[in-house]
Amino acid sequence: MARIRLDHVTKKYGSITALKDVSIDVKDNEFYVIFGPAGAGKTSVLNLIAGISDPEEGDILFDDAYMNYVEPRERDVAMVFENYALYPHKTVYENIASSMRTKKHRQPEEVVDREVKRVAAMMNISELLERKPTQASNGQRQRIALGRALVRNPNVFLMDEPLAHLDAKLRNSMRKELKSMQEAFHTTTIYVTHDYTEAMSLGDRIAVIHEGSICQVGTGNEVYYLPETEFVAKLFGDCEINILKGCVTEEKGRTGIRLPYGEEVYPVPDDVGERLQCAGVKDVDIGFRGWAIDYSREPRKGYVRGKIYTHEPLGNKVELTVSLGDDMIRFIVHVDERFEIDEAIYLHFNMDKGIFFHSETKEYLVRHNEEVMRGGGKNG
Ligand SMILES: Nc1ncnc2c1ncn2[C@@H]1O[C@H](COP(=O)(O)OP(=O)(O)OP(=O)(O)O)[C@@H](O)[C@H]1O
Repeated sequence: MARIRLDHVTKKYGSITALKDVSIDVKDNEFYVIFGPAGAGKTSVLNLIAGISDPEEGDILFDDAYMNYVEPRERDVAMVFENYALYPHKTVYENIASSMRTKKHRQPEEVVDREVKRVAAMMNISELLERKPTQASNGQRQRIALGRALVRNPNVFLMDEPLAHLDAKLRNSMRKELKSMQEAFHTTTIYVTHDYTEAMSLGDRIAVIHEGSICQVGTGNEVYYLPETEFVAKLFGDCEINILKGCVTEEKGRTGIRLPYGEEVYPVPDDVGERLQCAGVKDVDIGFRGWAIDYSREPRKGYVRGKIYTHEPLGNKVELTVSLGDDMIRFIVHVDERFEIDEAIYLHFNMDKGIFFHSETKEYLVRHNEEVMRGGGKNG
């Protein structure tokens, strides 16, 4: 158990700067997800914490102890990778027991036996203990690897995309197991993924990383409903958030938005209007998630006419792409809805559900009911 901190850390590989002035503060017992696209620097963070590599600048702290240049074996971290690195010639029992038979972590054999059996029962692999890892399925092998890490009771678990190899169904059930396992074991866990659903469902908090810098740290609700930048907004969601160009208008003391598809002025809620006026911006980018767009097959007041560009069936739902002016708008409709390419469709953008960004800096400005969102509620 430990609080884990990176304080203004820079990591370079030759001329490549993999991490730039990165600070993170992971609370004791927290399930902390590091999320970002390929090459963002996620694994580099884990390697620094594990002691596999050292930073050029900045400090690594476990509780209040400085860990820079402390040998990996002295840090007492347990790593679980995407490839499970089990010993193929040893039984599952011996694999799990191996982490309690090392020089540093050696336990009496009766403790080893008790712990292996306890963890195996918890991970639902008791019946596999006498088998070799090759006689187990992918999902079972993953649980064996986790079990081996668990018996150690380390300072921190470091998990690098541990579910990436599993099929979708198993990934789902392993996600649930991982979360309940962490709750049961009370161990700080730092978990790397590039899968946003995994990040949202597992993380107490999520650190979004891009090109070696942390863009935002927050709960799943915060990064989804209150993204600090358009970049973060685009990383989360079933289909990528739609970003529309809007022009702020002011008429008879009411703030509104004009979209580039006609003369209609869409009123904005008072809290949004006040913030836009305070910021003194004329042009905004407005993010609409797919579920925040209403549509009609008939013309309606306040709806703008678009044309179906593509419809992509995704099992129990369909992703529609609608061409509207110069934009392509994506959203999800029910699988029973049938559309023809080029068919007319009418869209409505409810400003209560838009996320407003500065058109130049692409930074977050405001959204309706911000405080409710911050508190974890979903209200549009
Ligand atoms: N040993 C190395 N030598 C040179 N460059 C490296 C080395 N390891 C990583 N890098 C570079 O550092 C950057 C960050 O890499 P890192 O593996 O931390 O990213 P990541 O977010 O884990 O990526 P992925 O999701 O693809 O595994 C990348 O540009 C990568 O090419």
